[in-house]
Amino acid sequence: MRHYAIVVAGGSGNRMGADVPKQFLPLNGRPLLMYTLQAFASSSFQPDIILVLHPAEQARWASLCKTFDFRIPHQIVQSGIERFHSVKNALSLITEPGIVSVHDAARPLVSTELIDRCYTSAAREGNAVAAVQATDSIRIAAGGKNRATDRRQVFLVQTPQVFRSSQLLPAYGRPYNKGYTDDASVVESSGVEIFLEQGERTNIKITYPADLILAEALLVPKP
Ligand SMILES: Nc1ccn([C@@H]2O[C@H](COP(=O)(O)OP(=O)(O)OP(=O)(O)O)[C@@H](O)[C@H]2O)c(=O)n1
Ligand SMILES: C[C@](O)(CO)[C@H](O)COP(=O)(O)O
Repeated sequence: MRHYAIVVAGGSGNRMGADVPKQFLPLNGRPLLMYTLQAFASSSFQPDIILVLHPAEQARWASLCKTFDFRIPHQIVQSGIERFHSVKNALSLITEPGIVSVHDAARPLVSTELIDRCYTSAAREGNAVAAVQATDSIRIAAGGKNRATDRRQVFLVQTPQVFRSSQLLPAYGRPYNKGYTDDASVVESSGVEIFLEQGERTNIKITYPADLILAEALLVPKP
């Protein structure tokens, strides 16, 4: 069975507010996108890596690869207007049936162990989506008010989100809607049940400047 890894890096990083999109920012001196790709390259499933980039950022990426002597093989595909369109563009490179992982470039701390667990579960269950349970108390807004709800019923969804191509490809044939914030929401809307895989609390999404500080702290090797 063929394995693929789509790494979406086509966003502009508005919430980070940096001069360059956040996926190119350094983590301990190395662009964070390189950590993300390295995690997939180390997978025992040896996936074909498809990297989604904005056309205006491809020269920057080529130059960074040269500077850092980054040689992990990958195919590059053009991003789209929303994350949904970026994933859809990458799916055009999937020509053989297999298991497809979609992962945010902005989650560089993902472990290869989690990636492999998601590939294994997706082969068995049809899909596997990394998620962790909420640790804060949860309140739901409704009708201008809010009420407490049972946090054991709430999962915070991460990536990797891994699917058999027979689930992912037809789901992405549907027209875009604003509720599609991730791949699980797209596939679910095609009538498929989602299997949650235990995620990792360290698998944070780099979104705001404070996340970079946290990620660098988490990267420090433990004695
Ligand atoms: N059109 C888009 C939008 C997002 N992404 C990618 O999807 C992941 C999750 O998106 P997010 O964290 O929201 O990144 P940005 O869109 O870059 O951030 P912001 O919303 O702050 O602008 C990121 O790796 C981002 O590069 C993408 O490939 N194509
Ligand atoms: C895909 C995702 O990371 C799962 O938590 C998340 O939905 C991306 O959200 P964003 O608003 O595009 O950062």
